[in-house]
Parts: sequence; C-alpha cells; structure tokens
Amino acid sequence: MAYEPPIKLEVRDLSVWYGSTQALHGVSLDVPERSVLALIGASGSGKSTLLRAMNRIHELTPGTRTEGDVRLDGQSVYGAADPVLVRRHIGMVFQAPNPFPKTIYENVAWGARINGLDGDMDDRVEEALEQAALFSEVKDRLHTSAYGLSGGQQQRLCIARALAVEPALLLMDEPTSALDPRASALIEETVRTLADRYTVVIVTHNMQQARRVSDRTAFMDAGRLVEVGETPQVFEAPREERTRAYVSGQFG
Ligand SMILES: Nc1ncnc2c1ncn2[C@@H]1O[C@H](COP(=O)(O)OP(=O)(O)OP(=O)(O)O)[C@@H](O)[C@H]1O
Repeated sequence: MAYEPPIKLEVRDLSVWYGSTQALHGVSLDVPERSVLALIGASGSGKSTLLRAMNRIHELTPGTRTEGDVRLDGQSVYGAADPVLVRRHIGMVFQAPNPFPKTIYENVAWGARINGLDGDMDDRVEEALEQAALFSEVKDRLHTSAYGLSGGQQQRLCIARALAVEPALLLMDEPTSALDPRASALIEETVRTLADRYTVVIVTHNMQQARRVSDRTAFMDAGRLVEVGETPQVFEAPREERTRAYVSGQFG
C-alpha cells in the first residue's frame, strides 16, 4: 500500500456568514502533513473566507458567524477559548507585503519573542531567513529598515517572520499578487521548499501557479467546494464539469 501521510488539518462541514450573506456552505476537506494545498476559484467563490476561517482571523470582521469545525493535529481550532493563541500557531502571509516599521532582524525576531520561544535569537532569525530564501540577500544589512527592501524581498521577509515561530500551518493569501514575475517565481520556489517541513495552504488566482506549487488543489465555486484532489488530477482529469470549465479558462 502506498504511504499515506498523516492528516494535518481537517475542515469539517464549515459554513461562514458575513451578516446575512453566507460565504461558505458546508466545506469539508483534509490537508495532509507537509503538503501544499492550493485554493482556486473565481472572485467571490469563498477562497479567502475558507483560508481565513482556518485560523479564525475572519472573526475580526464584525458580524461573522461560523458553523462546523477545523481541526489542527486533531485539536479543534474552534473549541479553543482564545483565537489569539490559535493565530500564533498558524502563520499567515497576506497579498501585499506588510513588514513592520522595524529592522529586518526585528521583523523576524518579533513573533518568536512574543511567543516566548527560547534558543539563540540570532540563529533563529538566520534560519527563518534561510528558509524564506532571503538570508544571502540581507545578511549584511540585518539591522537596517525592512522598508529598504524590494517588494519581493519584503514578502519573503513576511514569510520568514511567519516561519520564525515554527507555525503548525502556514496560510498564504495570494502572496504574489503584488509582485513582478521574477519575484513571484522566487516565492513559488520558496513555497515548494517549505513543503519539506511545513503544511501550506495557498489561495491563488493564477492557475499556472497552483499547478506549479501545490500537491493538491481545491476548486471553490459560489461558497462551495466543488472538488479537491491531487493537482494533476484536478487540472488534467477533473471529476466535475464545473471544474473542467474553470481550469480550461471558460469562466472566472
Ligand atoms: N467583510 C465582508 N462582508 C460581507 N461580505 C463579504 C466580506 N468578505 C467577503 N464577503 C463575501 O463573501 C463571499 C466570498 O468572498 P471571498 O473574499 O472569500 O472570496 P474569494 O474567492 O477569496 O474572492 P477574491 O478572489 O475576489 O478574493 C463573497 O460573496 C464576498 O462578497
């Protein structure tokens, strides 16, 4: 029998409302450990809502209501009393790079400090920057402002900042949408390497990117999960007609 990696994240019958608008309708899926899941679908199909519900950051939007559950390593994310603690274990990288107005070093060290992680901070910062494929470019200016970096470097810094706390899961919401093709390619390479150690969920509008970076792909339509499977299967032999139409560019 083929080796089946353990399941890192289980989404179970998850529904989300913003006020009276239902944005997710009973979504269930599993994310195997050390894999990359791409969420694809047309604008408004619920990709970001699903991603943001994985670490409960959508609850920061007033008027949200959630039913169902998300389990990380078998533990309910929604059963946790404090969503802030949940978010500390689940790193997130957003569309536009958003470094703090601090030095490169302090951007990476910050999360580790507030989480009380011990060990040598210089080593931790270097390792996180290495994992984000940024260290060689910044090693001589660690104590200069993060705002002196290019957009692509700033985004890799945000990835390093998320990794420095050793997150159980890394969520990425269209992390290359503000970047040029070369910077995007570097981020894609970084995401591929991260899957050796981390479990990653990435929202992307770019279907080529989904094919390049992910092991599995989930296709969303109108707040529903249409299908999820191994990436080559979803793109080359989709089970659902709606998926076929989307991945062949007939809509969205
Ligand atoms: N803060 C909000 N208040 C009200 N409705 C919202 C809010 N955020 C999202 N929605 C609605 O929820 C639905 C899903 O939106 P969501 O942003 O999750 O989709 P998406 O697939 O990520 O879209 P995009 O690709 O454009 O980012 C849409 O109908 C959207 O209008």
